[in-house]
Formats: sequence, structure tokens, C-alpha cells
Amino acid sequence: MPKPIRIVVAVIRDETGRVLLVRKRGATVFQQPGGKRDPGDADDVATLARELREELGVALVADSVRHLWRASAPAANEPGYVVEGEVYAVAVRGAPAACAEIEALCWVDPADPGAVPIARLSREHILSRL
Ligand SMILES: Nc1nc2c([nH]c(=O)n2[C@@H]2O[C@H](COP(=O)(O)OP(=O)(O)OP(=O)(O)O)[C@@H](O)[C@H]2O)c(=O)[nH]1
Repeated sequence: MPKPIRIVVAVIRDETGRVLLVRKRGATVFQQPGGKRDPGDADDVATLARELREELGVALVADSVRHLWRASAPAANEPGYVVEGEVYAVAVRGAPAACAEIEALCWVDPADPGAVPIARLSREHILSRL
């Protein structure tokens, strides 16, 4: 069994409660913004700030960060791997835009995400618990 891929992910909501998901270039499914911790990141908040700046061009509001839970699921883009995510509710400053390796954004109603293809960690362990 390969080691789980450890990631830090963000729940960003708009004023109506919808949740922001991203799709990376070459991927078919949407997932939470975030990613793996870099050796240079001091902690999860540093990882979130870096990933949100890189992926969405937004600034993390530092005192908004609230740890929600840890959750695991089969990895979306790496067959045979499991992701283990630390899930944080966060607020950001700026309008999110698809940057770097992000190809598309979408806002979904967690109670009714509709037909959007969504990675299992998000669908089964994040949206369903919000
Ligand atoms: N960011 C993120 N990754 C997820 C989620 N769900 C999920 O299975 N994954 C998987 O976890 C892994 C995260 O890698 P990543 O590519 O986002 O992280 P990264 O940008 O730091 O990595 P890189 O430097 O290899 O590009 C991928 O296999 C990705 O598909 C999710 O909700 N958010």
C-alpha cells in the first residue's frame, strides 16, 4: 500500500454559501483548492496561503482560518493512492481566478452539487458535511 498523499485543502464559500472548486489542467474532476505541503511551508496555514495565491490569485485572510476535520479518500488523479486532507474553512481577499495549473473554477451548492464531476474527497467527505 503506498503512503497516503497528505494535502491541505480550503473550503471557500461565497455570500450564498456556495463552495469554490477547481479543476487542474488535464483533470476531469473538480476538487478543493489546496495541495501538498512544501518543505518551505512553516505550517498548514502557510501551505494554504501559498496554494491559494498560486491557484486563485487571492490572499488568505489569516485570522479566518478554522480547521474543520481530517478526511481520506482515493486520490482523484493518482490511481492507487489515497489522499489524506486537512480541511480548513477560510476567507480570502480578492476575486478568485483560474491561475497557474488551474483550468476552471466552479461554485457549487454543497447540498445540491448537481452534475459537476467532483473528486471523492470533496463529494463524500467535505461537501456532504457542510
Ligand atoms: N488540492 C487537492 N488535491 C486533491 C483533492 N482531492 C484529491 O484527490 N486530490 C489529489 O491530491 C493530490 C494533490 O496534489 P496537487 O497536485 O494538488 O498538489 P500540489 O499542487 O501541491 O502538487 P504538485 O507539486 O505535485 O503539482 C492530487 O493527486 C490530487 O488529485 C482536493 O480536494 N484538493
